Amino acid sequence: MISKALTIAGSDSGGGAGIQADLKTFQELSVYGMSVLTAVTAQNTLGVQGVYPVTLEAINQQLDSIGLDLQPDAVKTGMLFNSDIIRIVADKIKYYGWSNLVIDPVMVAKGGSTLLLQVAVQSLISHLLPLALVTTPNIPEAEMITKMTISTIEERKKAAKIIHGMGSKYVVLKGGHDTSTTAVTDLLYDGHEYTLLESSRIQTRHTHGTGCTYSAAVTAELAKGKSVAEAIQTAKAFIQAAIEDELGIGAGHGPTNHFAYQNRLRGINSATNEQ
Ligand SMILES: Nc1ncnc2c1ncn2[C@@H]1O[C@H](COP(=O)(O)OP(=O)(O)O)[C@@H](O)[C@H]1O
Ligand SMILES: Cc1ncc(COP(=O)(O)O)c(N)n1
Repeated sequence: MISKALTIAGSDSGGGAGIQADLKTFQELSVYGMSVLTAVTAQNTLGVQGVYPVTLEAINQQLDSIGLDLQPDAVKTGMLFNSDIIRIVADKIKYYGWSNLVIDPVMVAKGGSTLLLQVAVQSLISHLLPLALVTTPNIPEAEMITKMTISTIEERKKAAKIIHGMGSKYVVLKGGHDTSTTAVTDLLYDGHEYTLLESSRIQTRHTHGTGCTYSAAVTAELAKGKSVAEAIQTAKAFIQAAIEDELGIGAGHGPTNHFAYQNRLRGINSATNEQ
């Protein structure tokens, strides 16, 4: 039977981040994708032009529609926007027993727009992090959650440990925002050991949706029954290929290439999408 994954997140009309990035990633990793929409954004590669939260009633109903018929093998959350949304999402996750849970604590879009109200950060900490199997903050998100300043690897380790202490069984503190080195280093903490996942930094402005795509790849692999360590390794390869084989779409920060990982496995040229 096919594995099924659910994303609970916002829509990006530009198709590079949010629900769209998640579903494309699920599909590329051969997992059946489902979605619960929390907000509609009017968005393109130049920025976010509008944010329209979905009503709580509509979110609740979508969660029940999935929970009562299509039990997902793994679930991820992305943009949740406010405390009320966080609370009902957390309640339903508990109610349906969705324990294979990846929390991408989306807060601010690359262009600076707010995707989670600052007053809702505490709700995320109190209601969602205790349910998480894996949490995938970037550096600014980890700073908001821990109220620390993070510049060194030691500070990253300390922050990952604090987030683990908030209830997330695994923490991946992503290193994309540290532009001080030629490498990009993600840090994994499982409560016992720290593992550094390093790759070369790709010089590009087309990184819109990297975090969404990465956490969706982790979720897809977990849905297939892979271990957290395996899922994280595949996700890193998926995002590295997606950034490297850039599509060059839009006048601003363009999307990553969701075809790239499979194209490489199938020997398809990513520039033309042909063999
Ligand atoms: N320029 C880059 N080159 C290679 N990998 C990158 C680059 N930017 C981000 N990544 C990777 O993409 C993923 C998302 O990273 P990050 O940018 O930190 O998160 P977010 O998109 O949530 O801000 C991480 O696995 C990170 O290592
Ligand atoms: C709907 C939605 N969800 C998440 C992101 C974050 O993506 P990024 O940090 O790459 O801008 C986004 N821009 N839009």
